[in-house]
Amino acid sequence: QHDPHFVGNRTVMVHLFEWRWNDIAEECERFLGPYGYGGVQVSPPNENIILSGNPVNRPWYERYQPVSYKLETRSGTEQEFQSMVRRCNSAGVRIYVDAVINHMTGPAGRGVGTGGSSYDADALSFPGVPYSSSDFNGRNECPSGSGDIESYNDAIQVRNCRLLGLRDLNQGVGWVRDKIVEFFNKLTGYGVAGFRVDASKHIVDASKHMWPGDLKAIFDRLNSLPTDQGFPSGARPFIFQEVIDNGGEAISSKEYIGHGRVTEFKASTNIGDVIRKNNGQQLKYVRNWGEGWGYIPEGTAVVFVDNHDNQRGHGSGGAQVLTFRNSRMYKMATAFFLAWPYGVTRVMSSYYWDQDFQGGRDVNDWIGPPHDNNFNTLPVTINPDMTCGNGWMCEHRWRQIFNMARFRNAVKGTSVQGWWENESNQIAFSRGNRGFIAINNDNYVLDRTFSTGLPGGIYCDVISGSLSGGTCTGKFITVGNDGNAQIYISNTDEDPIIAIHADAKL
Ligand SMILES: O=C(NCCCOc1c(-c2ccc(O)c(O)c2)oc2cc(O)cc(O)c2c1=O)[C@@H]1CCCN1C(=O)/C=C/c1ccc(O)c(O)c1
Ligand SMILES: [Ca+2]
Repeated sequence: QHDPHFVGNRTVMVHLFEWRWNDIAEECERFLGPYGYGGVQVSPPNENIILSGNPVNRPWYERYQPVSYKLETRSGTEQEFQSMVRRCNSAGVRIYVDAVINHMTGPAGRGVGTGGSSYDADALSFPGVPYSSSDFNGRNECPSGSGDIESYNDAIQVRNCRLLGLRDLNQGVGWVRDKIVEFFNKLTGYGVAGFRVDASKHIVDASKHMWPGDLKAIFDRLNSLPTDQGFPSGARPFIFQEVIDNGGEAISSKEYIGHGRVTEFKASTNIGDVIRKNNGQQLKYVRNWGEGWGYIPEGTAVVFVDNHDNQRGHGSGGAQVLTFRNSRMYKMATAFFLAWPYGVTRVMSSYYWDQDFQGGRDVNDWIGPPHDNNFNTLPVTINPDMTCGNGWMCEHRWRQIFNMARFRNAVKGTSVQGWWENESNQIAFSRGNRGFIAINNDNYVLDRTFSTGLPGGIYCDVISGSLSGGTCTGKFITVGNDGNAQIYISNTDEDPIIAIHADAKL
């Protein structure tokens, strides 16, 4: 269902991509809890293949090739996972598991997974679950010649054939449903609040080609969340389904919004074009952002500026997607996403890798997380200035981003009011009487008096600084008793944004 079960007025999820369980637990207690984040999306916790190759060695996507549902991966052991969930819930931060249930591995042939389970994909043998040939889609279900997805315009192929050769589970088989339900119920038993269902576009009830019946059959069998970790009684697991739909394919994300939220990829690709001013896009056009742009209904969406796949410039997004590498534009896009009342917002937290563009594509887009010589994932170290070391980007720790998460918390439940735009790339709006933001993406100054909608007083601009120790470490914004404020944003500012809200008022 559609509720993330955030604690209190928290509103923002962080994808701690490839982090280790122990590091996530620490981050919940030392940062995410105290700074007001609502939840963490973790990498797939179930056993996956070990893809050692040359040059592609231990790529990030090996975690999207399951071997079993044992909770043993490079992120840690089952015990460490259990401890992380409990510690994060205690800190007021929910955990959402990235669930890869469309497929097992495939091209890897045979080997041993990260939890020591053997497998033989050619023989459709996964004894670690166990799954065997009757649990997979084959000639009867998949109409393509090769058995792989050959056309994304054929809905039956997209769901019943192999994605890149990955052995395609048949979620219509009782045993498969039983094992997935068992896997999900074990995780919610530990306190997990919900699931990101990977590759949902590729999952459907093989016998009925209507709304994915199998997913509903599986979700309906899930236990309610346990009341001993702060969930209300009868709380249903939060579900958000990854459906990469940029339009133009046989399958649309609307098919999936019935029993869970859905990732709205159009928002990610569109905001990149808007901030970059591609194809005549202008910031003023976001005045009707959301369903006005053809997106799925507000209450059914999960939105993000970039994700683990499209930040690599392929798969589900092109070169227009903004990432940590374009930090000024990235902060503008993130500030808008967190200020605008559309969808549940997710902040990406990445690791660094050296890009190497050849023939217009990054040949290093496979590189996995920071690691030691034995490919153990490196711990997250925290520098005195709050940034992360060891190659972790920690976008969620950037002041402009965590302060906007707090902005979103402060304005929760209010609507957009007092919209203002100039003739191109300067906008401003209020959120009820709780918040106000102005963004200047033109190449000249924004300097005018706005009716902010806020009560009179002195507010801290939460982009240039924070409210800390009873004062503003950045700009001070004075709002008169008439609600008016003089807003000046130079187009050469480090961050051409002013954002003020009720929880950052002197
Ligand atoms: O060139 C690649 N893939 C071919 C393009 C298809 O991309 C994939 C998509 C995909 C892309 C666009 C679509 O419109 C779509 O319906 C599906 O979803 C996946 C989901 C998985 O769990 C595992 C995968 O290997 C894939 C995948 O290969 C490289 C090499 C193998 C993994 N991979 C990748 O590029 C891996 C990508 C990947 C992995 C996990 C994800 O959750 C994801 O969204 C993408
Ligand atoms: Ca499938």
